Amino acid sequence: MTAIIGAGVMGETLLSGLVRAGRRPDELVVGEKRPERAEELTARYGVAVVDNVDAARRADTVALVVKPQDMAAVLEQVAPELRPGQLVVSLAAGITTAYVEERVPAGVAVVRVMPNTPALVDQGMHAVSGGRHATAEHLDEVEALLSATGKVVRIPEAQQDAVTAISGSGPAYVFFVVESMIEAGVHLGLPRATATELVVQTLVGSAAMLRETGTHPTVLREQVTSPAGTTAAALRELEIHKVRAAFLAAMEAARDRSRALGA
Ligand SMILES: NC(=O)C1=CN([C@@H]2O[C@H](COP(=O)(O)OP(=O)(O)OC[C@H]3O[C@@H](n4cnc5c(N)ncnc54)[C@H](OP(=O)(O)O)[C@@H]3O)[C@@H](O)[C@H]2O)C=CC1
Ligand SMILES: O=C(O)[C@@H]1CCC=N1
Repeated sequence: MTAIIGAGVMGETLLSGLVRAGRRPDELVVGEKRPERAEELTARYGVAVVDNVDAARRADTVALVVKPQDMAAVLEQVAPELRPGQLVVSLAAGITTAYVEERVPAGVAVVRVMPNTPALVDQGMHAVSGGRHATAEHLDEVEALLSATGKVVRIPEAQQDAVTAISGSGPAYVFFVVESMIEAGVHLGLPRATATELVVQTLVGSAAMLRETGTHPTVLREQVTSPAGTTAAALRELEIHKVRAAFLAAMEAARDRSRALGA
């Protein structure tokens, strides 16, 4: 039995992925406090929605998908139900395995995961790190849980804040670029629907090129950039506006925020 405590954006993404991957609804249980949200989840996925204590008692694996700021309260609530042999998986930004281990009974295995929302379309990027009591079998179990909804990499926990800044928050940066390009298209006189179709297909096509050719992004960019052409004119503006430096500063800020959330 797997429990998912916190069924917001990411909790529901995990839940829907498990259901799509063929996990039976009676092998899943959700901990959620709002009755109307509970009804919605039961109607949509056929899962039982119970209180957190009950969810933790019933499950072998407990996935915690609440906000980092709610993690201490939820751990305090469920810790009396946890026992060695159970596995706790935290998907929260910044929360270290040590933070969870300090708040659960000794010997409970803890695994930290940084997922991302493209898991909703089975294109997620999940990074996994084991805590002090996590064995290779625990990591295999978490990998099996997540691999249905995307790619899984195992990383040293020291890299988790950087990973959060890159792939955890990453979809938001990509959507921000997409929004900006669509707005630019509208400024240039294109109908919004046309601009949207052009930008979305350009993104999907470019992503497919990166994956399928394995060619370095610099080379792919150079292939588009004709001498003294349109792309060179655009890229010069991006450099003048320090977009590359802005990306670095943005991701440093995300990394620092992840660290602060777990402090
Ligand atoms: N969104 C994303 O792209 C990513 C999120 N994450 C991580 O996932 C976690 C959740 O984020 P996200 O889904 O975006 O946030 P949401 O706010 O959408 O989801 C959090 C959920 O937790 C619920 N919740 C809060 N307190 C409790 C409680 N005591 N018991 C049960 N449920 C509770 C909230 O319910 P209510 O609304 O009723 O308060 C809400 O449904 C965070 O830790 C975040 O760092 C990680 C990677 C990516
Ligand atoms: O913004 C956040 O804090 C969460 C973690 C990574 C993506 N969303």
